[in-house]
Amino acid sequence: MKRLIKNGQCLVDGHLQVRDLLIVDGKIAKISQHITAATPVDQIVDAQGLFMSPGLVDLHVHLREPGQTDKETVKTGSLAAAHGGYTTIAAMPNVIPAPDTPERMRDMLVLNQRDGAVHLVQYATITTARGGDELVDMPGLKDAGAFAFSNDGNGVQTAGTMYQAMIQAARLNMAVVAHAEDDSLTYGGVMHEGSVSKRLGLPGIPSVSETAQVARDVALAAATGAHYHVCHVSSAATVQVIRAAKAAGVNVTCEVSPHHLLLSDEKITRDNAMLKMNPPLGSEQDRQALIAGLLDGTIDVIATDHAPHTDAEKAQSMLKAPFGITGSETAFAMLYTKFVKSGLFSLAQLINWMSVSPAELFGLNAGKLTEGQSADIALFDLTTPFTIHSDDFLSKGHNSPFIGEQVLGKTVRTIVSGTDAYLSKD
Ligand SMILES: NC(=O)N[C@@H](CC(=O)O)C(=O)O
Ligand SMILES: [Zn+2]
Ligand SMILES: [Zn+2]
Repeated sequence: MKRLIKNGQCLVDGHLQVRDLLIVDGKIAKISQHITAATPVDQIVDAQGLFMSPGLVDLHVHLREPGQTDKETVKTGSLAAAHGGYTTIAAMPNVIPAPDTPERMRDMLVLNQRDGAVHLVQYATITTARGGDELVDMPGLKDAGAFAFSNDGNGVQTAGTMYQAMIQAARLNMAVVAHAEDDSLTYGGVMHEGSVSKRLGLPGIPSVSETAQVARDVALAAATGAHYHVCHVSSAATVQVIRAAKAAGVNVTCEVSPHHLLLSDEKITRDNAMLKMNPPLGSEQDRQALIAGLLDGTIDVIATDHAPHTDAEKAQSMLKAPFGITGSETAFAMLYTKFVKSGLFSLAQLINWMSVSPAELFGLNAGKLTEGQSADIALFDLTTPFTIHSDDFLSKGHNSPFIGEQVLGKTVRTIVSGTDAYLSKD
């Protein structure tokens, strides 16, 4: 199978340049200014005027299968990712049952392989059923094919448990990917604790619940040498702890979500749970610190934390609805429109945070358009405005605060191993 993509706009040394790209048997066979097919190709894709990007890489998605297939499935979640331009995603293990044994991991990988529309890697848990202090069989889970270890959805509450997990992870050369949240500091809150939570009369979550656990874990990473990756960093103080740890040479990396970069708690009202997620949206000062953290290299990647819930669940108030919003299908367009068009980020920086850097940090074979590489490619239209409609979502979740936004950066086509995983209707 041969496909030739003609006249795409590629990032070359940070600038857009027109390129042709030849795909043979799922791999990039050639990329250059002008390719004339010597032997006939099966298909020519016209990418005139489109941005041709390495497929995006999302280190943090929730696919809900097995256990909560009313919210999402491997199929719908991975199609949603493809719709967002993602070609590689990492699935969190807060499914039921959780992949916390080698056998369950193997079952999970069979399901992912069968139904995944994009390349899919799978987190194992750190502890049994993501709770308590019983460590999983980390070597067994690595052998079974785990991508890394995470208890996402909850923090690891006991320092000694995290310490033992990191000792083993370091030995196995695997990352510990942490949702940092000290349960003794959250007080049953539903949003960031601050002036807005006080004005709304909603119980607040002090941001120190995140920062304190990251500070603890940075010390444990320093002591063990493990690769410690912090999920969805949300506060200025946490950014500062990670900045200092990096300066001290600790093997720490971290991610920020699109929503924490785009929104702050000032937009929250009591009756709209589309702004309810964990960690909660911080203050405007937190948001500015996250942007500064990306720009100075403290924050390494942008990951969506795509967290679908049913319409009925999210129709409830801030007090009652579950935490989490979707992100796969809106991330690129929202970030491109709000940050690249405004001149705050360059397109090359955005692609670095959404594709190049996550692939590099976790040794994924992705994030570049080079000869010999798997043909994982996203074509985006950067010039035609469109409105985000929930009808267009392929996710089962419609819990996005970005519905109704006018944006640029529509995904036109997403190619995974040379084959279309998403193709726009218009
Ligand atoms: N982010 C969220 O608010 N929710 C996530 C869990 C998580 O990422 O911690 C979920 O699984 O729904
Ligand atoms: Zn989390
Ligand atoms: Zn998550």
